[in-house]
Amino acid sequence: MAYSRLWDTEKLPLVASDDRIIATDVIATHDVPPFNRSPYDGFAIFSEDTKHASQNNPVRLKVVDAIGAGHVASCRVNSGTAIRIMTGAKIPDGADAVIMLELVKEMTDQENSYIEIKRSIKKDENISFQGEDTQQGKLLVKQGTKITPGIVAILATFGYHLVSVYKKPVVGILSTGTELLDVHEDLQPGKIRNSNAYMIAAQVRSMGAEVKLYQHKEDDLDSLYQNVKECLEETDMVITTGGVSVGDYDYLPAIYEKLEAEVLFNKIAMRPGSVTTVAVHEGKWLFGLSGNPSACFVGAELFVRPVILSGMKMNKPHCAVTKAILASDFPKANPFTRFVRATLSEDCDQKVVTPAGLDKSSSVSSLIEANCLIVLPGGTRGWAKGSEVAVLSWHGEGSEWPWNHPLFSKSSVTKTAEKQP
Ligand SMILES: Nc1nc2c(c(=O)[nH]1)N[C@H]1C(S)=C(S)[C@@H](COP(=O)(O)OP(=O)(O)OC[C@H]3O[C@@H](n4cnc5c(N)ncnc54)[C@H](O)[C@@H]3O)O[C@H]1N2
Ligand code: MOO
Ligand SMILES: [Mg+2]
Repeated sequence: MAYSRLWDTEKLPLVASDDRIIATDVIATHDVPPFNRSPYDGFAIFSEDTKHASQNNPVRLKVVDAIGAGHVASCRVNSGTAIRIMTGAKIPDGADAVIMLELVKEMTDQENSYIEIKRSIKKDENISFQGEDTQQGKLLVKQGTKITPGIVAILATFGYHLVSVYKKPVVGILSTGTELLDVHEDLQPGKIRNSNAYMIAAQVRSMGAEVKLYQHKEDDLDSLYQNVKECLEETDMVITTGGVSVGDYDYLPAIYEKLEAEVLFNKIAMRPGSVTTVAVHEGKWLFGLSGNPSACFVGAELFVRPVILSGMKMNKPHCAVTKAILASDFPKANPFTRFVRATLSEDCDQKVVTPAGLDKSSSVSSLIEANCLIVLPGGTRGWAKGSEVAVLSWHGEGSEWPWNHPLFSKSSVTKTAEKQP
């Protein structure tokens, strides 16, 4: 996309790299394991020696060395000899099999140790072969992957004491509204506490960004303009909340104009969040999210998430999309596509989704239980319980591009699914 931007990278010590997004491909620089090794505590032998071994015909081998993991044998295993070997130790030259300690009888005379074996052992039995886990040159982890504990193990295996990861972009968050109080303040007539800023901060942190929270501001064009400019200078992208609609004190549209920002869209046919505005100013993204808490939440998941994640080359930067069965009627008509906060659960192996709380864009309580958004295509007349619907979830793996899902289009709506008038 023309406006996409990759975040900078930084090198972090391996121990501090988990949960970050790796900025380089990881290719196996050597075989794993790097040498043939013993998977058991036992004896490295020459299998041919045991060809005729049985209960009645035990084979006796002279033990000529003993090695633990980390050591290499000082001599070969020749026919008639064995080397005591512990799990993880390199198979000595000449040996082609290992027999476990429990399967041999050990004995000594004045000078030597011996083992007795009462079964035949096949060539290659009990050997972990060089490269059986992974081979040199194989692409193991692609850039843009989140570093999990398993990937940490891979990085350590290949000697990455420093790991190149994407820097967390710093997201400036500025709430606007003369009615806003800080969290610690007591309610006053006509005022409410600023919940959006903290909610957005939590959302973008979970997307892998860092947050710079700005003190909320009164609706005043000149000072807000200065605040937004400052915010842009100090951060990698800016999210404002409130002040984007058509009200007397909704100054964000005028601020974009004054900044000469390129407004990509300033209304979108969706509910909630129809006022959402996205602009770019000198290569930095500006998200004008609605002041209404649920609209603000949805705007961040739909529009901010892919920008943060694709800046780290993640190949599934959007919310994950799945199908579920609607657990209750949703009688509201949808002139525009509607994103309903909802709870997704499993019932007898079937995904079931239930709208959560008050379905108004001003609602904050509906966000308590919401773990997904039901997507109801625009131009439909409400939905009946039992309908199959598409669901977007910000948990888990994400998706590459959810918007081509068949359930997102009105044509997918069946007569039975749509609520009859
Ligand atoms: N005549 C019209 N009025 C409105 C329209 C419209 O098209 N024509 N759109 C409505 C829709 S839809 C929405 S959504 C809101 C969007 O309003 P703004 O984004 O301009 O936000 P504000 O006016 O500043 O506030 C709206 C609402 O949200 C509360 N709010 C604001 N900031 C916060 C915050 N940080 N934490 C918690 N709550 C916040 C604010 O008090 C208002 O109640 O406009 C409709 N109006
Ligand atoms: O723009 Mo809204 O649709 O109430 O959030
Ligand atoms: Mg407004």
